[in-house]
Amino acid sequence: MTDTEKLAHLLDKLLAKNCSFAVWALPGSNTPEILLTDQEDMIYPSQLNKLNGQEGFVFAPYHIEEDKPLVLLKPGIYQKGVESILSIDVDQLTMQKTAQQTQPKHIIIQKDDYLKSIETTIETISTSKLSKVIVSRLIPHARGDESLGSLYMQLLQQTPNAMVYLVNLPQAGLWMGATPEVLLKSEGKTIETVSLAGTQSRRSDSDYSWHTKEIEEQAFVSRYLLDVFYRFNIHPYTTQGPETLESGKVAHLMTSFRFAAKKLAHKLGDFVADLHPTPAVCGYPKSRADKFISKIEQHDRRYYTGYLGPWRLNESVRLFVNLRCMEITPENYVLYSGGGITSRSVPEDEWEETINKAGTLLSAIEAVQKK
Ligand SMILES: C=C(O[C@@H]1C=C(C(=O)O)C=C[C@H]1O)C(=O)O
Repeated sequence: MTDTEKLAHLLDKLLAKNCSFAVWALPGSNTPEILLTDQEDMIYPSQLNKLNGQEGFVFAPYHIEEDKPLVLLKPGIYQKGVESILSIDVDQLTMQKTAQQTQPKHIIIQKDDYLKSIETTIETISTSKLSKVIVSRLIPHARGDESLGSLYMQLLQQTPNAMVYLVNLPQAGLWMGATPEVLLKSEGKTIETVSLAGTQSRRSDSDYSWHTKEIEEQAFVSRYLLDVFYRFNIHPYTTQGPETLESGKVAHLMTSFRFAAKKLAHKLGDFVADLHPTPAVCGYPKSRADKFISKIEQHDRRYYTGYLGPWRLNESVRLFVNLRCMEITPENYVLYSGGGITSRSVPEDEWEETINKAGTLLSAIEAVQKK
């Protein structure tokens, strides 16, 4: 067995025992890390700012509610690197009882209805103070008897510049994804956040030209970040971009913002709580967009467009927005995919965009199902 096969097998064993864990690899690292936790070592804070002084792995929903809590896995067992992870003796771990969780209802919208909802969104934007809204949908794909561990390893190999993760949590469910979007990175003396939006299909020659629609929709995110910076008195800061970021089957426009970590001493949780959700996943202005989403989307976003990642683990915070992700039920992979709608959107193109974005996960699933 190769190391990749051994790791896939270990993940399958953890899932068969229903262990609570998060396994992830940071963009460009190709080094998986794992955090395994007992039920007692899981915390459900009402807000991220209640996490000051704690460390672990955060898995946060789009909106924190009783049936979708913010979860912090404390580091029961933490290992980094394939060899260290393979040294975990899974047979010694006790089997976890299945949590009393009702299966979430996944509402699937057909193409015609999706196009209509995009038309309504464009109309509302053209006649109100709303400038941008992210509308999303669910894409189901039937599960076979393929190994989820192998699927994770396939996704990891296919998407090296994303945060590739798999989590199994009693209150949140089983989720996998490969997200390119940094919400917050804090290491040493610098904090970084990113404005990422605007999408086109990935090109083999990497020669991209961007149109007004994408430039504008990414600018809404940058502008919003500056509003948040103002509230937290963050100045000076440096920016890099907009530049193109390729990930999976698509490419985006991205600007990075960096500033001194001391600006947020003891306030990191408050900052993230304020930052989320950004107009990359909600819209602009934020509260109007959020209200509109709750009316136009029939499904519950659950953990899609929430955020996840190591929180103060080894002195570092690496949070990512939960995109290009799916919830895994006994029968299905339920992929979540959306896009930013502005007055310049074309409904048919927006439909295509959701397909392209889902392509990252679907191609990994198909590769494993074909084996
Ligand atoms: C909403 C998603 O992605 C977000 C929306 C984008 C867009 O509208 O162009 C681009 C990147 C992400 O910020 C998603 O992948 O589901």
